[in-house]
Amino acid sequence: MIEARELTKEYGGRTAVDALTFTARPGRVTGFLGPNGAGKSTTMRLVLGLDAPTRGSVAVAGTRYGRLAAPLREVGALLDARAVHGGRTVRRHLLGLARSNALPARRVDEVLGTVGLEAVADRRAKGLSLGMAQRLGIAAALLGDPGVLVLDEPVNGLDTEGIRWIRTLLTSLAAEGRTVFLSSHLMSELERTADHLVVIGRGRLLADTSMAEFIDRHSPESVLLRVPDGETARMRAALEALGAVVRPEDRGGLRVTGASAGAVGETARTHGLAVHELTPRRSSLEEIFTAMTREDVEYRGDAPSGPGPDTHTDTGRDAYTHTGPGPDTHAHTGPDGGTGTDPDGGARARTDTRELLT
Ligand SMILES: Nc1ncnc2c1ncn2[C@@H]1O[C@H](COP(=O)(O)OP(=O)(O)OP(=O)(O)O)[C@@H](O)[C@H]1O
Repeated sequence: MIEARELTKEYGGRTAVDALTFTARPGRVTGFLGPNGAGKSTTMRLVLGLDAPTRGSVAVAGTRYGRLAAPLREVGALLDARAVHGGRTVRRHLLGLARSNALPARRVDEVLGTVGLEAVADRRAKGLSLGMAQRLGIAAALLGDPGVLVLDEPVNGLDTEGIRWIRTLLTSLAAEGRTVFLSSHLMSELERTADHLVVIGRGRLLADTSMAEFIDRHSPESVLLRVPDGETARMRAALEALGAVVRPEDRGGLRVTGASAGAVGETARTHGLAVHELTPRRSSLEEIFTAMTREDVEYRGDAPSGPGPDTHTDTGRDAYTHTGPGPDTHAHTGPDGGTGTDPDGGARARTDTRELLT
């Protein structure tokens, strides 16, 4: 369980996390969503005791992270897959972690099997692809067989097979009763994987709800309707007479809101009109999230962004600039929990990560 209560973090005069209260419970995958700069990484660092809150608190596995007697056995984390000593082999990296946390060496082989890295166990970390590095980060997070997992963008860099693999892994880890807390910019993937959502914008809580409820509550029911070309105008008029809103879809057909699929079908029958397609449709997580956080996007590109399934909130990724106060002191944290400060500025590292997002 992760329990944040009025969790607040200020950097200089700037509030990165603003009185956040939420709970990530065992037995489910909780997706952590927010536009760039919303405060997700900061929140995760606070959860992992890598930063101290200005106000409020966050408990993980029942206490403050710093008070955990054997942290790796309680909480596994992946914040930055590349924060691994490049000269070490995959196996030696994991063995080092196991030793320093008094974990049996056999766990190394077990987690290598879980993440499918046995074949590259003797390869140096710097030679790993991003997808492999993500798997190594997940292996490290799983090493202590923890009840809580905190994963920042674990899907980043994985191919289709890898994405499917991680979906199955996270779902089964939650089914075993673990708390899985993850951020991802891949909305469609998060929609399939997460049972619960915590959404933030500019550090503030926007939603803490089940995925199903979130989509139900924010998605007006609509219907995609296709009728023969010559009957479009009559159909439209009949539906508008019922009070429905009808607009043409970009890819052909009509989008009807304010009338159920049943009512649309009945209307067609009453007027003797043919129907070629009648599909009830809910908004996707991405569409809802885009609309909800439009005001909260800290970094935005110049490209116009309209609603629709192809729109991605993360419009700022190509134009990402660090505007935080003073020199950048972003902590880069590896799966071993070690932190370092990027002397070059976190902005560059973060831009690189953004470029890898799809
Ligand atoms: N160490 C720091 N010093 C100063 N400002 C910081 C620091 N860490 C984060 N910030 C600022 O806090 C805000 C939240 O940043 P954070 O990295 O937590 O957002 P995020 O939601 O993880 O964003 P992204 O999706 O781009 O990774 C931003 O305005 C950021 O510039």
